[in-house]
Amino acid sequence: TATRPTQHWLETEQRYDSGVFNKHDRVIVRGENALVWDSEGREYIDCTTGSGVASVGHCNPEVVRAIQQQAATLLTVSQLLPNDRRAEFLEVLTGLLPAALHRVFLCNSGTEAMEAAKKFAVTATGRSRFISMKRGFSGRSLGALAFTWEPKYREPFQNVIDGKNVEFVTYGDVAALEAAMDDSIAAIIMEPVQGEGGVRPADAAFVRAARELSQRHGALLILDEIQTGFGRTGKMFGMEHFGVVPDGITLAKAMAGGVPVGAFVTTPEVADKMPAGGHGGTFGGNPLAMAAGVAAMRFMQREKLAEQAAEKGEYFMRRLREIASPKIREVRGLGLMIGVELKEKSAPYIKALEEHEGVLALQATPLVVRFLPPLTISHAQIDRVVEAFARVLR
Ligand SMILES: CC(=O)N[C@@H](CCCNCc1c(COP(=O)(O)O)cnc(C)c1O)C(=O)O
Repeated sequence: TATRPTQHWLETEQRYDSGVFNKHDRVIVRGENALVWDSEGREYIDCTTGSGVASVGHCNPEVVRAIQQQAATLLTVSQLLPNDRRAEFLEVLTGLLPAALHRVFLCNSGTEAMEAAKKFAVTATGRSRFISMKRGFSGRSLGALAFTWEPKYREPFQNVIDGKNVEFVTYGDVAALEAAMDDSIAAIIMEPVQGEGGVRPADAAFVRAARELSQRHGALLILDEIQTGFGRTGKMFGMEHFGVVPDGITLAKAMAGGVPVGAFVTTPEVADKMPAGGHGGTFGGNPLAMAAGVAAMRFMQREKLAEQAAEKGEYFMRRLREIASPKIREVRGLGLMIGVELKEKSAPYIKALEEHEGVLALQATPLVVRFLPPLTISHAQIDRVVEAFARVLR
Protein backbone atom coordinates (compact mmCIF):
# COMPACT_ATOMS: atom_id res chain seq x y z
CA THR A 1 0.00 0.00 0.00
CA ALA A 2 1.20 3.57 -0.65
CA THR A 3 2.84 5.03 2.46
CA ARG A 4 0.61 7.57 4.14
CA PRO A 5 2.17 11.09 3.89
CA THR A 6 2.65 11.08 7.67
CA GLN A 7 4.69 7.91 7.64
CA HIS A 8 6.67 9.18 4.68
CA TRP A 9 7.51 12.53 6.34
CA LEU A 10 8.38 10.85 9.67
CA GLU A 11 10.63 8.23 8.07
CA THR A 12 12.33 10.72 5.79
CA GLU A 13 13.14 13.19 8.55
CA GLN A 14 14.28 10.39 10.84
CA ARG A 15 16.50 8.92 8.13
CA TYR A 16 18.36 12.14 7.35
CA ASP A 17 18.35 13.94 10.71
CA SER A 18 21.67 14.36 12.54
CA GLY A 19 20.14 12.41 15.43
CA VAL A 20 20.41 15.16 18.06
CA PHE A 21 16.64 15.55 18.38
CA ASN A 22 14.38 13.07 20.19
CA LYS A 23 11.69 13.31 17.51
CA HIS A 24 8.00 13.05 18.38
CA ASP A 25 5.89 10.84 16.13
CA ARG A 26 3.69 13.49 14.54
CA VAL A 27 4.25 15.90 11.68
CA ILE A 28 3.15 19.49 12.30
CA VAL A 29 2.13 21.00 8.98
CA ARG A 30 0.08 24.17 9.64
CA GLY A 31 -0.34 26.86 12.27
CA GLU A 32 -2.81 29.66 12.85
CA ASN A 33 -2.72 31.88 15.94
CA ALA A 34 -2.66 29.56 18.99
CA LEU A 35 -3.39 26.39 17.02
CA VAL A 36 -1.28 23.99 14.97
CA TRP A 37 -2.38 20.92 13.00
CA ASP A 38 -0.57 17.70 12.19
CA SER A 39 -0.54 15.76 8.91
CA GLU A 40 -3.42 13.60 10.17
CA GLY A 41 -5.57 16.70 10.61
CA ARG A 42 -5.39 16.66 14.43
CA GLU A 43 -5.57 20.09 16.08
CA TYR A 44 -3.41 21.21 19.01
CA ILE A 45 -3.36 24.26 21.25
CA ASP A 46 0.32 25.15 20.97
CA CYS A 47 1.93 26.06 24.31
CA THR A 48 5.41 25.41 22.88
CA THR A 49 5.39 28.08 20.10
CA GLY A 50 8.73 26.79 18.83
CA SER A 51 10.20 27.43 22.27
CA GLY A 52 8.76 30.89 22.77
CA VAL A 53 8.91 32.20 19.18
CA ALA A 54 5.28 32.49 18.00
CA SER A 55 4.22 35.08 20.60
CA VAL A 56 2.18 37.05 18.04
CA GLY A 57 0.45 33.82 17.00
CA HIS A 58 1.31 31.35 14.24
CA CYS A 59 1.22 32.94 10.76
CA ASN A 60 0.20 36.30 12.13
CA PRO A 61 -1.49 37.92 9.10
CA GLU A 62 0.46 41.19 9.43
CA VAL A 63 3.76 39.33 9.66
CA VAL A 64 2.80 37.11 6.73
CA ARG A 65 1.88 40.11 4.59
CA ALA A 66 5.15 41.86 5.43
CA ILE A 67 7.10 38.70 4.52
CA GLN A 68 5.21 38.29 1.24
CA GLN A 69 5.87 41.88 0.21
CA GLN A 70 9.53 41.83 1.23
CA ALA A 71 10.13 38.41 -0.33
CA ALA A 72 9.17 39.90 -3.69
CA THR A 73 11.26 43.04 -3.13
CA LEU A 74 14.67 42.22 -1.63
CA LEU A 75 15.57 39.14 0.40
CA THR A 76 19.20 39.71 1.21
CA VAL A 77 21.77 42.47 1.32
CA SER A 78 25.02 42.73 3.26
CA GLN A 79 25.09 44.84 6.43
CA LEU A 80 27.75 46.91 4.71
CA LEU A 81 24.91 48.28 2.60
CA PRO A 82 22.13 50.08 4.48
CA ASN A 83 18.58 48.94 3.82
CA ASP A 84 15.23 50.66 4.42
CA ARG A 85 13.62 47.72 6.28
CA ARG A 86 16.68 47.38 8.55
CA ALA A 87 16.60 51.09 9.41
CA GLU A 88 12.89 50.79 10.19
CA PHE A 89 13.49 47.71 12.36
CA LEU A 90 16.24 49.47 14.35
CA GLU A 91 13.98 52.48 14.90
CA VAL A 92 11.05 50.35 16.10
CA LEU A 93 13.21 48.09 18.29
CA THR A 94 15.14 50.88 20.01
CA GLY A 95 11.84 52.71 20.52
CA LEU A 96 10.80 49.85 22.82
CA LEU A 97 13.98 50.02 24.94
CA PRO A 98 15.53 52.35 27.53
CA ALA A 99 17.21 55.31 25.81
CA ALA A 100 20.76 54.15 26.72
CA LEU A 101 20.30 50.86 24.85
CA HIS A 102 20.31 51.98 21.25
CA ARG A 103 23.33 50.39 19.54
CA VAL A 104 22.38 47.09 17.91
CA PHE A 105 24.32 44.13 16.52
CA LEU A 106 21.94 42.11 14.33
CA CYS A 107 22.19 38.33 13.87
CA ASN A 108 19.97 35.27 13.43
CA SER A 109 19.53 33.46 16.72
CA GLY A 110 19.82 33.75 20.46
CA THR A 111 23.11 31.90 20.51
CA GLU A 112 24.58 34.32 18.01
CA ALA A 113 23.34 37.22 20.14
CA MET A 114 25.06 35.71 23.19
CA GLU A 115 28.25 35.19 21.20
CA ALA A 116 28.18 38.86 20.17
CA ALA A 117 27.49 39.98 23.75
CA LYS A 118 30.52 38.03 24.93
CA LYS A 119 32.84 39.64 22.36
CA PHE A 120 31.52 43.17 22.99
CA ALA A 121 32.03 42.65 26.73
CA VAL A 122 35.65 41.60 26.13
CA THR A 123 36.46 44.62 23.96
CA ALA A 124 34.55 47.00 26.26
CA THR A 125 36.39 45.92 29.40
CA GLY A 126 39.63 44.32 28.21
CA ARG A 127 38.72 41.44 30.53
CA SER A 128 38.07 37.78 29.70
CA ARG A 129 36.25 36.28 32.71
CA PHE A 130 32.49 36.04 33.15
CA ILE A 131 29.93 35.25 35.81
CA SER A 132 26.95 33.17 34.67
CA MET A 133 24.13 31.55 36.62
CA LYS A 134 23.61 27.97 37.74
CA ARG A 135 20.61 26.65 35.77
CA GLY A 136 21.24 29.41 33.20
CA PHE A 137 20.89 28.75 29.46
CA SER A 138 22.69 30.86 26.85
CA GLY A 139 22.77 28.57 23.81
CA ARG A 140 24.56 25.56 22.36
CA SER A 141 27.48 27.02 20.33
CA LEU A 142 30.93 26.65 21.85
CA GLY A 143 31.02 30.31 22.84
CA ALA A 144 27.54 30.51 24.39
CA LEU A 145 27.79 26.99 25.80
CA ALA A 146 30.43 28.22 28.23
CA PHE A 147 27.63 30.23 29.94
CA THR A 148 25.09 27.36 29.81
CA TRP A 149 24.85 25.50 33.11
CA GLU A 150 23.32 22.13 32.19
CA PRO A 151 26.26 19.66 32.57
CA LYS A 152 24.85 17.22 30.01
CA TYR A 153 24.96 20.00 27.38
CA ARG A 154 28.34 21.47 28.44
CA GLU A 155 30.55 18.68 29.79
CA PRO A 156 31.06 16.70 26.57
CA PHE A 157 32.71 19.83 25.12
CA GLN A 158 34.44 21.11 28.24
CA ASN A 159 37.87 20.70 26.64
CA VAL A 160 37.03 22.92 23.71
CA ILE A 161 35.21 25.75 25.47
CA ASP A 162 37.01 28.31 27.57
CA GLY A 163 35.13 27.08 30.62
CA LYS A 164 37.94 28.26 32.91
CA ASN A 165 36.78 31.81 32.18
CA VAL A 166 33.26 31.34 33.51
CA GLU A 167 32.22 31.13 37.15
CA PHE A 168 28.69 29.87 37.84
CA VAL A 169 26.86 31.49 40.74
CA THR A 170 23.63 30.36 42.39
CA TYR A 171 20.79 32.41 40.86
CA GLY A 172 19.42 34.67 43.57
CA ASP A 173 22.35 34.31 46.00
CA VAL A 174 23.59 37.88 46.51
CA ALA A 175 26.40 36.81 48.86
CA ALA A 176 27.68 34.27 46.32
CA LEU A 177 27.55 36.92 43.57
CA GLU A 178 29.43 39.38 45.76
CA ALA A 179 32.07 36.75 46.57
CA ALA A 180 32.57 35.88 42.88
CA MET A 181 32.71 39.49 41.72
CA ASP A 182 36.05 41.21 41.23
CA ASP A 183 37.86 43.50 38.79
CA SER A 184 38.71 40.62 36.44
CA ILE A 185 35.07 40.09 35.43
CA ALA A 186 34.02 41.38 32.02
CA ALA A 187 30.29 40.79 32.55
CA ILE A 188 27.60 39.17 34.65
CA ILE A 189 25.20 37.19 32.41
CA MET A 190 21.70 36.35 33.62
CA GLU A 191 18.11 35.80 32.48
CA PRO A 192 15.33 37.87 34.13
CA VAL A 193 13.42 34.57 34.32
CA GLN A 194 15.36 31.34 33.83
CA GLY A 195 13.50 29.55 31.04
CA GLU A 196 15.21 26.25 30.24
CA GLY A 197 16.35 26.19 33.86
CA GLY A 198 12.79 25.58 35.02
CA VAL A 199 10.87 28.91 34.78
CA ARG A 200 12.40 30.70 37.73
CA PRO A 201 11.70 34.44 37.99
CA ALA A 202 14.66 36.38 39.34
CA ASP A 203 14.54 37.95 42.76
CA ALA A 204 14.43 41.75 42.36
CA ALA A 205 17.05 42.30 45.06
CA PHE A 206 19.39 39.93 43.20
CA VAL A 207 19.03 41.75 39.88
CA ARG A 208 19.58 45.09 41.61
CA ALA A 209 22.63 43.69 43.41
CA ALA A 210 24.01 42.48 40.07
CA ARG A 211 23.50 45.96 38.65
CA GLU A 212 25.24 47.62 41.59
CA LEU A 213 28.10 45.09 41.79
CA SER A 214 28.87 45.23 38.07
CA GLN A 215 28.98 49.05 38.22
CA ARG A 216 31.23 48.96 41.28
CA HIS A 217 33.71 46.63 39.56
CA GLY A 218 33.68 48.13 36.06
CA ALA A 219 31.95 45.07 34.61
CA LEU A 220 28.91 44.90 32.34
CA LEU A 221 25.50 43.57 33.32
CA ILE A 222 24.08 41.66 30.35
CA LEU A 223 20.48 40.46 30.61
CA ASP A 224 19.51 37.59 28.35
CA GLU A 225 15.99 38.47 27.20
CA ILE A 226 15.92 35.90 24.42
CA GLN A 227 13.04 34.00 26.03
CA THR A 228 11.63 36.74 28.30
CA GLY A 229 11.53 39.52 25.73
CA PHE A 230 8.64 40.95 23.73
CA GLY A 231 5.80 40.75 26.20
CA ARG A 232 6.31 37.15 27.35
CA THR A 233 6.57 38.05 31.06
CA GLY A 234 3.76 40.61 31.13
CA LYS A 235 6.07 43.56 30.41
CA MET A 236 7.66 44.31 27.06
CA PHE A 237 10.99 43.18 28.55
CA GLY A 238 11.71 41.20 31.70
CA MET A 239 14.07 43.84 33.04
CA GLU A 240 11.10 46.18 33.50
CA HIS A 241 9.92 44.06 36.44
CA PHE A 242 13.13 44.92 38.28
CA GLY A 243 13.64 48.58 37.40
CA VAL A 244 17.18 47.85 36.21
CA VAL A 245 18.81 49.06 32.99
CA PRO A 246 21.64 46.68 31.99
CA ASP A 247 24.63 47.52 29.80
CA GLY A 248 23.40 45.09 27.19
CA ILE A 249 20.56 42.73 26.37
CA THR A 250 20.33 39.80 24.02
CA LEU A 251 17.14 39.24 22.01
CA ALA A 252 15.84 36.62 19.54
CA LYS A 253 12.86 34.17 19.45
CA ALA A 254 9.65 36.24 19.19
CA MET A 255 11.28 39.42 17.83
CA ALA A 256 10.35 38.77 14.17
CA GLY A 257 7.13 36.79 14.60
CA GLY A 258 8.74 33.47 13.69
CA VAL A 259 11.45 34.44 11.21
CA PRO A 260 14.95 33.73 12.58
CA VAL A 261 16.49 36.86 14.08
CA GLY A 262 18.77 37.83 16.95
CA ALA A 263 20.26 41.01 18.38
CA PHE A 264 22.68 42.24 20.99
CA VAL A 265 21.60 45.74 22.06
CA THR A 266 24.01 47.87 24.07
CA THR A 267 25.14 51.39 24.95
CA PRO A 268 27.42 53.65 22.90
CA GLU A 269 30.10 53.28 25.62
CA VAL A 270 30.20 49.52 24.96
CA ALA A 271 29.62 49.62 21.21
CA ASP A 272 32.32 52.21 20.55
CA LYS A 273 34.97 49.96 22.14
CA MET A 274 34.44 47.24 19.51
CA PRO A 275 36.86 47.90 16.65
CA ALA A 276 35.23 48.29 13.20
CA GLY A 277 35.17 44.87 11.55
CA GLY A 278 35.64 43.24 14.96
CA HIS A 279 32.54 41.11 14.50
CA GLY A 280 30.17 40.35 11.62
CA GLY A 281 27.90 37.86 9.89
CA THR A 282 26.25 37.19 6.56
CA PHE A 283 22.51 36.99 7.30
CA GLY A 284 22.22 39.43 10.20
CA GLY A 285 19.84 42.29 9.48
CA ASN A 286 18.49 40.71 6.32
CA PRO A 287 15.51 42.57 4.85
CA LEU A 288 13.13 39.61 5.20
CA ALA A 289 13.69 39.26 8.96
CA MET A 290 13.64 43.02 9.36
CA ALA A 291 10.28 43.39 7.58
CA ALA A 292 8.80 40.56 9.65
CA GLY A 293 10.20 42.10 12.82
CA VAL A 294 8.72 45.53 12.14
CA ALA A 295 5.30 43.95 11.57
CA ALA A 296 5.60 41.76 14.67
CA MET A 297 6.74 44.56 16.99
CA ARG A 298 4.08 46.95 15.70
CA PHE A 299 1.46 44.26 16.29
CA MET A 300 2.74 43.72 19.86
CA GLN A 301 2.52 47.43 20.60
CA ARG A 302 -0.88 48.04 19.00
CA GLU A 303 -2.47 44.96 20.60
CA LYS A 304 -0.81 45.70 23.97
CA LEU A 305 0.40 42.10 24.03
CA ALA A 306 2.55 42.62 27.13
CA GLU A 307 -0.49 43.77 29.10
CA GLN A 308 -2.49 40.87 27.65
CA ALA A 309 0.23 38.45 28.77
CA ALA A 310 0.15 39.89 32.28
CA GLU A 311 -3.63 39.48 32.59
CA LYS A 312 -3.80 36.09 30.84
CA GLY A 313 -0.79 34.82 32.78
CA GLU A 314 -2.44 35.68 36.08
CA TYR A 315 -5.59 33.93 34.90
CA PHE A 316 -3.69 30.87 33.61
CA MET A 317 -1.66 30.47 36.82
CA ARG A 318 -4.74 30.98 39.01
CA ARG A 319 -6.60 28.25 37.12
CA LEU A 320 -3.56 25.93 37.33
CA ARG A 321 -3.38 26.50 41.09
CA GLU A 322 -7.05 25.50 41.35
CA ILE A 323 -6.13 22.00 40.12
CA ALA A 324 -6.04 20.21 43.46
CA SER A 325 -3.55 17.57 42.40
CA PRO A 326 -1.10 16.06 44.90
CA LYS A 327 1.33 15.72 41.97
CA ILE A 328 1.82 19.49 41.71
CA ARG A 329 4.59 20.96 43.85
CA GLU A 330 4.44 24.55 42.56
CA VAL A 331 2.90 26.71 39.85
CA ARG A 332 5.26 29.64 39.04
CA GLY A 333 6.06 32.09 36.33
CA LEU A 334 5.67 35.64 35.12
CA GLY A 335 3.08 36.63 32.52
CA LEU A 336 2.65 33.81 29.99
CA MET A 337 5.99 32.24 30.88
CA ILE A 338 4.63 29.52 33.15
CA GLY A 339 6.09 26.43 34.79
CA VAL A 340 4.36 23.73 36.82
CA GLU A 341 6.83 21.80 38.95
CA LEU A 342 5.61 18.26 39.63
CA LYS A 343 6.72 15.84 42.32
CA GLU A 344 7.61 13.39 39.56
CA LYS A 345 9.00 13.46 36.05
CA SER A 346 7.01 15.73 33.75
CA ALA A 347 7.76 13.97 30.43
CA PRO A 348 4.91 11.40 30.64
CA TYR A 349 2.37 14.17 31.30
CA ILE A 350 3.68 16.28 28.42
CA LYS A 351 3.36 13.19 26.22
CA ALA A 352 -0.19 12.52 27.45
CA LEU A 353 -1.19 16.13 26.73
CA GLU A 354 0.11 15.73 23.19
CA GLU A 355 -1.26 12.25 22.50
CA HIS A 356 -4.68 12.44 24.12
CA GLU A 357 -5.55 16.08 24.79
CA GLY A 358 -4.51 18.09 21.74
CA VAL A 359 -2.19 20.29 23.78
CA LEU A 360 1.53 20.83 23.11
CA ALA A 361 3.62 21.77 26.15
CA LEU A 362 7.35 21.95 26.86
CA GLN A 363 9.65 20.53 29.50
CA ALA A 364 12.06 22.74 31.47
CA THR A 365 14.24 20.41 33.60
CA PRO A 366 12.92 16.92 34.35
CA LEU A 367 10.15 17.88 36.81
CA VAL A 368 8.70 20.99 35.16
CA VAL A 369 5.93 21.31 32.57
CA ARG A 370 6.41 24.66 30.81
CA PHE A 371 3.65 26.56 29.00
CA LEU A 372 4.78 29.20 26.49
CA PRO A 373 1.59 29.88 24.52
CA PRO A 374 1.17 32.64 21.96
CA LEU A 375 0.34 35.86 23.83
CA THR A 376 -2.74 35.97 21.59
CA ILE A 377 -4.16 32.77 23.16
CA SER A 378 -7.81 33.13 24.22
CA HIS A 379 -9.18 32.59 27.72
CA ALA A 380 -11.32 29.74 26.35
CA GLN A 381 -8.15 28.06 25.03
CA ILE A 382 -6.44 28.61 28.39
CA ASP A 383 -9.43 26.90 30.05
CA ARG A 384 -9.10 23.96 27.66
CA VAL A 385 -5.36 23.63 28.43
CA VAL A 386 -6.00 23.71 32.19
CA GLU A 387 -8.82 21.15 31.97
CA ALA A 388 -6.65 18.88 29.80
CA PHE A 389 -3.76 19.19 32.25
CA ALA A 390 -6.06 18.34 35.20
CA ARG A 391 -7.21 15.22 33.32
CA VAL A 392 -3.72 13.90 32.52
CA LEU A 393 -2.65 14.44 36.15
CA ARG A 394 -5.38 12.14 37.47
C1 LIG B 1 14.57 21.36 20.43
C2 LIG B 1 15.62 22.38 20.62
O1 LIG B 1 16.60 22.45 19.92
N1 LIG B 1 15.45 23.27 21.61
C3 LIG B 1 16.38 24.33 21.87
C4 LIG B 1 15.66 25.23 22.83
C5 LIG B 1 16.42 26.44 23.16
C6 LIG B 1 15.50 27.43 23.80
N2 LIG B 1 16.16 28.51 24.43
C7 LIG B 1 17.02 29.29 23.63
C8 LIG B 1 17.77 30.33 24.41
C9 LIG B 1 19.02 30.79 23.93
C10 LIG B 1 19.60 30.28 22.63
O2 LIG B 1 18.81 30.77 21.55
P1 LIG B 1 18.78 30.02 20.12
O3 LIG B 1 20.20 29.97 19.62
O4 LIG B 1 18.21 28.64 20.36
O5 LIG B 1 17.89 30.91 19.26
C11 LIG B 1 19.72 31.75 24.65
N3 LIG B 1 19.23 32.25 25.82
C12 LIG B 1 18.03 31.84 26.31
C13 LIG B 1 17.54 32.42 27.58
C14 LIG B 1 17.26 30.87 25.61
O6 LIG B 1 16.08 30.45 26.12
C15 LIG B 1 17.67 23.76 22.47
O7 LIG B 1 17.54 22.77 23.21
O8 LIG B 1 18.75 24.32 22.18
